[in-house]
Amino acid sequence: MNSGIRIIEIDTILLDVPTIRPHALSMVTMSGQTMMVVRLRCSDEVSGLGEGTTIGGLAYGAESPESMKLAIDQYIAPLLIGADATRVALAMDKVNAAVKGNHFAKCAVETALLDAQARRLGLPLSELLGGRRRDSLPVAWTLASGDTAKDIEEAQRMLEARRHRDFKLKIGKRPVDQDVAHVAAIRKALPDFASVRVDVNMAWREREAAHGIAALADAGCVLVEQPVAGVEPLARLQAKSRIALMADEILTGPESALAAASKHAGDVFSVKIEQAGGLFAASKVIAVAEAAGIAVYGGTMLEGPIGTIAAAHLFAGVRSLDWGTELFGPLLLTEELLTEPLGYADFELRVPTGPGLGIELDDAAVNRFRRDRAGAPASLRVVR
Ligand SMILES: O=C(O)C[C@H]1C=CC(=O)O1
Ligand SMILES: [Mn+2]
Repeated sequence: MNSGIRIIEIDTILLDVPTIRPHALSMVTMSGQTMMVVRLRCSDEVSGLGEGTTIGGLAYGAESPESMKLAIDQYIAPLLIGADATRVALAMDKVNAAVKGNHFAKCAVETALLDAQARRLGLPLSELLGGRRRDSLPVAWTLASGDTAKDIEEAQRMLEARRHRDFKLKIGKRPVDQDVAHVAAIRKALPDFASVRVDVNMAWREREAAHGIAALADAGCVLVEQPVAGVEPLARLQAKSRIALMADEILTGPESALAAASKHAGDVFSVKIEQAGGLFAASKVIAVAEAAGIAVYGGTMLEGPIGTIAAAHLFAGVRSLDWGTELFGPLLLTEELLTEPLGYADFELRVPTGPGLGIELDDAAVNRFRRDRAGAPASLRVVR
């Protein structure tokens, strides 16, 4: 049966917002974040929001905000205009049949469709994704100023404000022993109830990873994320590691999750809605992890508020989130983009309870940061 409710417009814009400090990863140092925002409008006057965001242009993955916008404007939107807005899975089948890859762009569109459909039904998105098990999520913070003393001071401020007590350190750029010393100094400076984890973003070779992981375990680090590239090396390292390893970059959807799970490439999977190809695909990654006895962690692509809250609605329903989440992306931005700020308190993020995503964009803020605004500096055309 056709609902008669059609998708009538899919608009994409790029928002460039500075970060509160440089964010140094093994492959890039960010000074701003670009969010590709999707605004979808339907014939019943219901609309939906979606977001596609990555890290450092093309430094993290194969899609940039600009390529996501182009994929949607040129290829995905024309397929969907006129389609039944209430059949989200069918709409995405149509997209998947005609467009290969482009997981981040697809995630943004699927999120907007789901936001609209949940608003239409008057339900929080979490209810459409299977129902929630929790109303708030533990949120880790990433220390990545590039300076040990500054990182310690930042962690102490987060602890005092009761905003974060789990800290992920970005390492892999410096020699292993220097990185281990950096982690050990931070671990030593923080109270026992705080946890210290690291993300290497695949920067190590297997041999140095074996040495690095053992030294990190000695230093009190409890989790090492994606120390190397590839399923087999990660599985071999996990087999001989005293502490948990977490897969991230190798998880690009349910099929890759199955390949990683069958080799036990990590005790933990970082689930990212964009990397997986959308909320439906990410829930399948979660199902694979659960079936394999692998823990689920709520990962981020440092999205702004829309992508962050979309992921929060999914993670609200996960059976067990032993390692919590890292849904702090909006806190890395200098600007508030919502009419009502997100609820970060007591080390957790509250999952909104209103219909759909349960958030509204502040149009004035959008107009201040959209790349195509009159008078925007030409330097913004260069990917940061
Ligand atoms: O996990 C990543 O690789 C990306 C990201 C998540 C937190 C952060 O600081 O960077
Ligand atoms: Mn990672």
